[in-house]
Amino acid sequence: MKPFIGVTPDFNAGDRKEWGGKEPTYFLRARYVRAIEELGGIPIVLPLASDREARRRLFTNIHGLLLTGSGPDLPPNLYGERQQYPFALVSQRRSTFELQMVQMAQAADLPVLGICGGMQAMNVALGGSLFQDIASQVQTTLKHRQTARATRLSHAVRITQHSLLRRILGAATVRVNSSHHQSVKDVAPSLVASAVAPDGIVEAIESRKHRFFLGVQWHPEFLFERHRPHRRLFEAFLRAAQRRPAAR
Ligand SMILES: N[C@@H](CCC(=O)NCCCC(=O)O)C(=O)O
Repeated sequence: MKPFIGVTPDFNAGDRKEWGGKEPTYFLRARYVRAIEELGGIPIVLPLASDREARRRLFTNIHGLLLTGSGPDLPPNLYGERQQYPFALVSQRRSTFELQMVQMAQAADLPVLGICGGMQAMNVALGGSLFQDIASQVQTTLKHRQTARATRLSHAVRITQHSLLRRILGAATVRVNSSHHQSVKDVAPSLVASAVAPDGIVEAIESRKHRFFLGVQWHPEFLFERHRPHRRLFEAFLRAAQRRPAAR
């Protein structure tokens, strides 16, 4: 039976120029939904419920959780820092919802796939931190914000031996796209880094104690149709979600 996959949208609280401007608006790139649909899941776009009981009921009715990307950044106070650079921040509605869903998912061994900002949310939710701005804080010449379309590959990442990601992709390195200016700084205590870029920037994190708890810094939803390794990532996630017991 096809698994229900909760997909987190982005949310403009009415304080942005784009995405609905002053009108509070949910929005979500259709590629996230298409990848789940085409590879055998049923995507459920989640309302970013502020009510705890509503979150619990949403949680018990999904078989997997897909945390999507986000142009704006997670508020640095969520990982104990003062904001040092003038970048837009994710709405509190989204960050609160995602961090609580991640914590519930880890406790219940719900399969989770985080993409880009979604991976960063996983790390922060479990006590890790971020580089607030790679260009300002990390000595690197590697461009992590590619100018080419996200359907184009940008750089290689090296994948840790014996990791879930290595088992899924079946390779020691894979080429990825790249659309981020932040990255994982301190990996959360319960997670490990399972891929790094040539400059040492963390490109994937995962739990060794869960069936499928994996975040990637790149955007496989732009790549899965033409690049087999990125298709395998979604396929493995959906297989793990299929094995999730139905809601109690
Ligand atoms: N703001 C963070 C996360 C970057 C990210 O998720 N980018 C995706 C952009 C939105 C989209 O195209 O889905 C960072 O910059 O590191």
